[in-house]
Amino acid sequence: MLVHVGAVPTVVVSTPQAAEAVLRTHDHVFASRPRNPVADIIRYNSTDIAFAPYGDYWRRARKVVNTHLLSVKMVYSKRHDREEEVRLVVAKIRELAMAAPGKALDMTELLGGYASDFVCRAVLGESHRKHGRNELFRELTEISASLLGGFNLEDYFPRLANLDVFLRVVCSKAMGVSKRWDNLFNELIAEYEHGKEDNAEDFVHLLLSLKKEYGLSTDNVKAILVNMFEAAIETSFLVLEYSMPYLKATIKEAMRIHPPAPFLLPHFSTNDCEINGYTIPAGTRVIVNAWALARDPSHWERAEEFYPERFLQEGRDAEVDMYGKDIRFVPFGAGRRICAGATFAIATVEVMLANLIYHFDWELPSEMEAIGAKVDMSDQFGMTLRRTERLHLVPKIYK
Ligand code: HEM
Repeated sequence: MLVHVGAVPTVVVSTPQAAEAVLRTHDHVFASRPRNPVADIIRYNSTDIAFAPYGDYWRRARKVVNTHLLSVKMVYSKRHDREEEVRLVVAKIRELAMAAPGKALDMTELLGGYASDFVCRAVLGESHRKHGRNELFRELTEISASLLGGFNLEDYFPRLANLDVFLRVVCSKAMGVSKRWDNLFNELIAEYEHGKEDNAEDFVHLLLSLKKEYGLSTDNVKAILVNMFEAAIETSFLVLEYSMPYLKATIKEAMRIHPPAPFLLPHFSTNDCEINGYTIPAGTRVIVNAWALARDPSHWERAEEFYPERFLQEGRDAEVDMYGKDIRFVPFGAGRRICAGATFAIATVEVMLANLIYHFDWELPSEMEAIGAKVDMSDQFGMTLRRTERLHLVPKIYK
């Protein structure tokens, strides 16, 4: 489907055949990103990974992340840190449950805090709780994500870019947050240079020590770090919030019904390309509607139902892959711009979910039980898909 959003022609892809063409067959043509003025400001001229145009710089940045930061080996080596962060949350829930039995907890806050604390620990190493840095990173990540995900006039009416009003209203917020990110990174880099924090396994240390080898500037390193925070914190905890109370199949089903990035990130074509008999000219923005693909009733039985057993029983869905091989189900995207942190994300989600189920029985708040109310599972669309209502549940400690 071709839609004209303001001045920008945008192709929206919602069928498996067209998604296959865009994300796999002609992946190289659609592997770029449209320019995003907010990313230019808060991602150091879009030199992170997610917003970098397809080309030599993106290849180098993606390689350093795939090889050193988010490799399977690295994700595994963070096991101890992950488990310790989970233990802290479990202990906190236990303490709250004992202090006020029957009181509902704000799971949105607790799970969001876990995702943020663990990512801070992976990225910053031991210094993450110092000076309340984890709180600060969480706040900055939330502001940046809302700016990037918000409707941007300039994205759709590019000629407005020079108008004072645009510069004042849209950019001043982005500039403010960018300055705060930059001050934080300068502090971290100064610590690294003075050798105060000697933990070579965290992302800041790894990136700074590899920057020469990969031809990255200090600003490039900062851009990649912002990307790590936003990509990891904004997504993993959304899955956690949605998937209680089941496990592996449940995580998959939660990602099918509530994909954290429902439209992936926008792709951008660099050559003309023929798809399903239509010529898509170079320079077209393409949105892949992963949400629609995963709920298409002609490709899924009981498409609208939360039914994790579909991934367990024998049948065509039992072996469904969620890492880009089955085009009906691409919560992490597919092809060369596929999510770089999928293994990291699933490891983060699984260990927490397993512990929440192992240690506690979960109930609805009594006022909801009394009127037979159910958890509100409706979604709020944006760059990430969020719950409309925060999740409140009551933990019961197993005797
Ligand atoms: C459940 C959690 C997550 C989901 C559902 C998710 C999903 C996605 C999606 C849909 C894309 C865009 C793919 C495309 O445009 O075709 C993406 C890109 C990306 N993600 Fe994730 N992500 C998650 C967690 C993470 C984590 C934990 C990290 C890092 C620690 C991460 C790092 C990235 C990066 C760097 C990119 C940009 C890739 C590129 O443009 O080359 N993601 N992610």
